[in-house]
Order: sequence, then structure tokens, then C-alpha cells
Amino acid sequence: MKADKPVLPVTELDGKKRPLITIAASFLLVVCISLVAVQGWSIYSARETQLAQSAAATANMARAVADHADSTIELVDIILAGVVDSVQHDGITHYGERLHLHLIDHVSRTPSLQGITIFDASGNWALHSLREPVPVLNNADRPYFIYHKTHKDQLAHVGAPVRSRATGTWVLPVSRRLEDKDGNFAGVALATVHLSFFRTFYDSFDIGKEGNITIATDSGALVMRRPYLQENIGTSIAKEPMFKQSRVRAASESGTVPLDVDKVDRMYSYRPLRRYPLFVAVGLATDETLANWRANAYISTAWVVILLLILNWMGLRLFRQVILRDELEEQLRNAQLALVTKNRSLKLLARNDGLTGIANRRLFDARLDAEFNRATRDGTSLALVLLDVDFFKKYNDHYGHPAGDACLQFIGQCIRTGRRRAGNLAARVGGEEFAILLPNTDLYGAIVVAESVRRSIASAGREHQANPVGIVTISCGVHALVPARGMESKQLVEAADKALYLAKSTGRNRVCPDAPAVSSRRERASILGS
Ligand SMILES: Nc1nc2c(ncn2[C@@H]2O[C@H](COP(=O)(O)OP(=O)(O)OP(=O)(O)O)[C@@H](O)[C@H]2O)c(=O)[nH]1
Repeated sequence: MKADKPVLPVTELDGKKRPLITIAASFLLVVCISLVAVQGWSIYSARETQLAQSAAATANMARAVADHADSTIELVDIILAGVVDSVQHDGITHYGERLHLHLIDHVSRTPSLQGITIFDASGNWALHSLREPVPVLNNADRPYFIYHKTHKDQLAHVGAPVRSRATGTWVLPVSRRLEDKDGNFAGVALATVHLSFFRTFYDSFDIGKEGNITIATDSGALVMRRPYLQENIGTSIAKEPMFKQSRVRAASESGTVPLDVDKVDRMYSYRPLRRYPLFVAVGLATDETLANWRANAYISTAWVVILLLILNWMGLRLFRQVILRDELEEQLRNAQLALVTKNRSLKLLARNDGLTGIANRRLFDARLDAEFNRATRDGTSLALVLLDVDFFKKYNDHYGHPAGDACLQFIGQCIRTGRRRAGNLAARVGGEEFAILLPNTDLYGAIVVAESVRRSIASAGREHQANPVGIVTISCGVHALVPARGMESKQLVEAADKALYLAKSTGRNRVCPDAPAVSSRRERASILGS
């Protein structure tokens, strides 16, 4: 029969064991993804906040610049309206020198005002705010003059910047129509605003190196821009993306202009002047606006990357430790298993004969005593068969010791298969001596068992040339008794041994009971069936 494979007992802890690597890896993955997600979100929201702050800053600046332009032009216009009123009431010829001095006074007290000029209906200079006389000039070709000549409205007209014919500087013209008493065109009153007045104001804002402040007419004529380039004054910005966007944006809205006219991305806020057809645009370069945000994003991302590296490094170390522990645990289990196997074979060795596999002398002695006591208690018969291979010394001599061993294994096999009841015990009790302990068996039953074994060995016909019968045979001594109190097991053994001696001395290859037990020859023959 095949021995059962040893299995280690399953403990409660085994049932609670979980795949630690999978759990740890999942946890690490979740932590890493969360870190990346949080970092991504905080970078994104910091950028949005920065852009919102920048939009608020540009909107505030646009409002300040527009208010400044509005009030500057309004002040000039108020002065101009007064001049127009005087001229139309008194006429230029009557008012002459007084009005001239009045104009000089206005200009000297108003820093934004570059000059005031009165033109007659033909565009000739009739009166001006300059102290010195000017050469004869005619401005009939100026757009503002043509405008008033062809429009009857009395409102102020703000035109595109022009270069002053008297001083050569760039100015913003603010003009009003003059009429005679009949309402006919009588000329134009012109006040000009220093463009440098705007420039000085715009220079006071912190808009970075790439920032942009623009004031232009609604038709797209550039009035002033920071950064300042003189050749751009008065040119059309109608094709610039910023101008196009300014036409569709509400006053409070901001908008990003990618690749502005100078290839810089800017975020603009627009503001129309309240009373005049001009608008203001303030733009901050996106790169400059986001410079701080970018630096912070790089630093915090670097920290997160370092953190992720450390986490993963620690995670890998942890995994390695877990794998190591699993391997150690496996080794431990294998060692435990090997120990159990070893213990089991040691146990077998302690009880069984190493050569034949049947019980050894030690187990036989223990069982003999136990069965002897039980038979004594129960008053039942206990039988013993002692078997000995015939001429075994000669067998060894003839076939060699290993063959002798094989022969003993063969005998052991025959005894084992011949043993009938489960309680019987077959044992090797000496070199070539065997025993069969038969509880609850009388002499006759024991003789039947012994005879059956003897026959099975003889009928196997295993060659043994040194045996006169030419095959391996055994001799058996049998004895049975119902032990009485005070008897000892060795009495049974001695009697069986005596019977074995009898079997040997009377010719071998036979079963002999102890002589006194079976007295009559006939009785013995009937038992043996011969
Ligand atoms: N091969 C082998 N031989 C053994 C073993 N144990 C004992 N023997 C041999 O068995 C032989 C027993 O010889 P004897 O006691 O003289 O008996 P015998 O030759 O069988 O003669 P009879 O019993 O009178 O038939 C000895 O030569 C032992 O060396 C063993 O385990 N293996």
C-alpha cells in the first residue's frame, strides 16, 4: 500500500492570509495616481488664479487709462467750447488780441493742451495760442476741417493724431465747428492735446517688459502706445488681432490674444472712453504673467517627482521584503513537511523492519505482551507461529548476501499476504527468523495459518540449490495457549521455539506444533491435512 503524502495542518491564520503584494501594489498605485492628480489640479487651479488676477489687473489699468484719457479730452473740450462760444458771440475781429491772450493763458495753465487754433471758413489760421506770429498756413486739407465743413453738428470731434504744422510735434486734434449768425460754416476751432501727456502717464504703470497699453480711435488710428514707437503714431491698427477682438468684447471682458502684432501672447482688457470715440486696451504678456506660476509649478512638480521616486523605492523594498518573507515561509513549510515525513519514517523504522517492511522485534515484543495480557484477561487463546528459512546460511554462501536479503524480503512478503485477520501481527524477530502472532486463535487455527504460509513459499519454487529439495522452504513451530494468571509471554515463545526446533530436526519444510500440545500423530495429520 502506498504511504499517504504528509500534509501540514491548515491553521486559522492561513485562512486570513491575503495576497499582500497585490494589496500593497494597488495601494501604491492609488497613492501615486492621487499625488499626480492633486499636483495636476493644484497647478491648473494656480494657473487659473494667476490668469484671473492678471485679468483683474489689466481691467483696472484699462479703466484708469480710459478715465484719464476721457477727463483729459473733456478738459480740453470744455476750454474749446468756451473759446467757440466767445468767437461766435463776439467775432474774431472784435475780440482779436484779448482772445489771443486768453488762448495763451489756457494753454499755459493746462499741461495736456498743446495749442488752440481758430481757422476761418477757408482753413486759414485766423487766431492761435502761440506767442510768436506764425507764417501763413492753411489747414483746409485736414480731416477735422473737412469733417466740420461737411457736418452741421456742434459736438466736439476727436480725430486721428496729426503732426502739428506749427511745432512739428504729434498731437491729438479736438475740434468744433464755427458758424455765423445765419448758421453757415464760419471756420473751425481746434484744440490739440500733447500725445506725450498720455505717454508720461502710461509709463507710470508696471506692465512688465512685454506689456502693452494702447489708446486708439474707434476707427483704428493709433493715438499712443506703450512701448512707444514714434513711427507708429497715427497708423492704422485695424488689422491687428487685438483691435479686432476689442470690437467684439464687452467693456468688462478680458481676452487672450495669441501671437499679437509683435508675436507675443497677451491677455488684454478693453475699455471704450465714455464720451469720445476712442478706446483703451491694456495687455500683459502671458509668459510674464505666468512666470511666477511656472517657477512654482516646476518646484512643486520636482518635489512631487522626488516624493513619487521615494515612495516607489520604498514600495519596491517592501515588495522585495514581502517576496523574501513568502519565500522564507515556503522554505519553512517545506522544512516542516520534510520534518513530518522524516518523523513518520522514523516512526515506521522504530516499529518496522527495514529490510522486509513488516513489524520488527521491538513491535513484536510489545504486541506479544499486550496480546498475552488481553488473552489472560479475556480467557482467550493466543497462538504464535515461529518461521525459519531452511539452510539459509548455505543460501547466503551460495547466492551471496544481497540475494539472501532479497530472499528474506520474499519471505516477508509471503508472510504478510498469508496473515488473515486484521489483528494478526507478522514480524521479523531475528536474522532469518519470522513470527506470526495470532490473537484469539487456537493451535489448530495457527497451524492452518503456518501451513498456508509454508505452502505459499514452497509453491513459489524459488531456487535454493543447497537445499535438498532444491527450492526455498521454511520450517514452522506453532504453539497456542489460553494464558492463566501468573504465566508469562515467554512461555509461549519458548514453546513455539521448541516446536520450530522439532520441525527442523524432523526434516525441515514443515509445520510442527509443540509436542505436548498435539500428542497423537493422527490428530496432527488431520490438522495438516496429510
Ligand atoms: N542475507 C542475510 N543473511 C542473514 C541475515 N540475518 C541472518 N542471516 C544469516 O542467516 C544464517 C542463519 O544460519 P543458521 O542459523 O546456521 O541456520 P540455517 O543455515 O538456516 O540452517 P537451519 O536453520 O538449520 O536450516 C546465517 O548465516 C546468518 O548470517 C540477513 O539479514 N541477511
